[in-house]
Amino acid sequence: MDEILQIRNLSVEFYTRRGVLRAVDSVSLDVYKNQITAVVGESGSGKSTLASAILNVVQTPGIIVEGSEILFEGVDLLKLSEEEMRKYRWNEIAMVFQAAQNSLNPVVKIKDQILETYKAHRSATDQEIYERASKLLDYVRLDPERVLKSYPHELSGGMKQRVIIALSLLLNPKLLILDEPTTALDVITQAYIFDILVQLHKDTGITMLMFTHDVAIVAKIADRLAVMYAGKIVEVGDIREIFYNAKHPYTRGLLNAAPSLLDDVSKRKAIKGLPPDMISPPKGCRFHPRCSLANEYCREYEPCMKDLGNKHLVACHLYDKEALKDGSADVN
Ligand SMILES: Nc1ncnc2c1ncn2[C@@H]1O[C@H](COP(=O)(O)OP(=O)(O)OP(=O)(O)O)[C@@H](O)[C@H]1O
Repeated sequence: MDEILQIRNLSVEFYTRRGVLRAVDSVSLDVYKNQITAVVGESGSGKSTLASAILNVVQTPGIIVEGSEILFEGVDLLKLSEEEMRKYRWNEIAMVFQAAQNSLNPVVKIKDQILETYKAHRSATDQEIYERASKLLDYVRLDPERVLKSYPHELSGGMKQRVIIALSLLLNPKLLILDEPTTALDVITQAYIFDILVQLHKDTGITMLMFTHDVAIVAKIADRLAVMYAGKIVEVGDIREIFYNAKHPYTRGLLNAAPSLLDDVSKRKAIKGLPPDMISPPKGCRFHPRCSLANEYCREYEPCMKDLGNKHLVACHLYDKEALKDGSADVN
């Protein structure tokens, strides 16, 4: 299995009036070629910030902290000039942002937006670009003839999102990053779009990195899963390993809370408490105030990632011999 993307020690900070908010804190994550990797976490856990940092487009006033690395096929994207980075955006890595349908220019026809995007990166005749765009629109189950001559307001939210997905594939990228790709769409449309993405992955093998809060969706489509809590990745592993052998109490909580994963609705249990204020996160493990298994060690020391084998990693003192000596409960 080859890594196409290796995120190393990535931190992103926002300087706010209340203080420094570290939205992404020392995150390391491998994304393997031809796989769908999903990052799940509650709102505010840092998913969008992490997604935007990969293409070095963190929103102002966010800053990627010195020492962070984003290796794409071995090249550290954070060391590239703006000009060099442009060769990677769209061409090698394309991103579908949260509620991306709103990013279409309302006063420009879809066909002109497609031409503009293509020509900003590569040269081709209008005819060649329309042919490629038509194939892609057809692929995302839209009528190319109708859509190309439409303005965005003439299309539904789901149609616009499919236009964005087609647009993201225009230059044949190797990696597609999707940040909550179906936010603000109804449940049926969401399912339809995920169906298209799965088909796309089956047909082309394109590597995808998807950020979502929806554990149930992830269960259906991802190969690998990373769980994010309060700016940190707390567990990562192959999807079956995580679903059948989750180790982190937060991961277990997320799985227990996910509605469609359980047959018996009455057994769903929300995780008690709320995520921390990211300007002053708790000392030790950030999850400890919500964790029924937390001990003194968890309250004092931050856990680091431990490799459990089979590419399954967890950051939890319950799997740490030192911490166990201090008398914590064993979760198994
Ligand atoms: N422009 C900004 N200025 C200040 N703080 C920000 C900014 N953008 C994000 N944050 C903070 O960074 C943290 C992570 O936010 P982020 O949007 O990355 O989380 P998320 O998991 O994507 O949540 P959601 O799914 O709700 O978008 C939050 O505490 C948020 O308030």
